[in-house]
Amino acid sequence: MAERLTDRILAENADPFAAMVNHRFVRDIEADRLPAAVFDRYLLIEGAFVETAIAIFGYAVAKATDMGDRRKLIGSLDALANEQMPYFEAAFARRGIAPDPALQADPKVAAFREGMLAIARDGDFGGIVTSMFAAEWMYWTWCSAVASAPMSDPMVRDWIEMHAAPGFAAQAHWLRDRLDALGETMTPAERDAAVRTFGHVQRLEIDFHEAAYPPAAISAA
Ligand SMILES: Cc1ncc(C[n+]2csc(CCO)c2C)c(N)n1
Repeated sequence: MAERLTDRILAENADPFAAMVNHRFVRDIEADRLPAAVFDRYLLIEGAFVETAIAIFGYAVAKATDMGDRRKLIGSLDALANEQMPYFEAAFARRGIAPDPALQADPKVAAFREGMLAIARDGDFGGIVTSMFAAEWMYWTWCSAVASAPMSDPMVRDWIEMHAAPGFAAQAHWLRDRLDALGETMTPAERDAAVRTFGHVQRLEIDFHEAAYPPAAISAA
């Protein structure tokens, strides 16, 4: 039997994937020492990313040719707009934080937003599934790995539990299975491109999570 495309993708991107799932953001959550100010910044950039994800899934619905894919993606869109967005609206109110345009303009945050959007806008359906697989498989991997650690901030705990939960695991596995099926009819060049896209997304994710840390103050001393 031919090699599954996602087995190859994960094997050839083992380094950037490991770098992301071992990011200091992950390590700080696992050790229950993530500064509240970092999680506040994270929620602000992450909430904005959910809006970007709505646009990405919109492109995917438009570019899909299979009605089963379209139904699944429309379900994800509904969850993003009607479950995820309210989570952020409530989180901002509870923590007394508000969207900050300067933070969204941070080059690392902008690179992630624009890079993910470019794949969806300029790429084909397989490219979009690859980028969503990259983002969701990575989240499911690290969140399920740290889910048993004690977390003092209930909002951090909720966030991790959401991405270790069976529903999110099922969505990540759906993307993996869908990409393997698409891979069977891809040309070798398209499969190579999928391998590169996955690595590109991990690198964008690493910078995105770095941007949650406030820049170090420059000491005059
Ligand atoms: C920065 C960042 N990267 C990946 C995910 C994982 N994730 C969870 S829901 C979703 C999109 C819709 O399914 C994605 C990509 C995230 N939350 N934030």
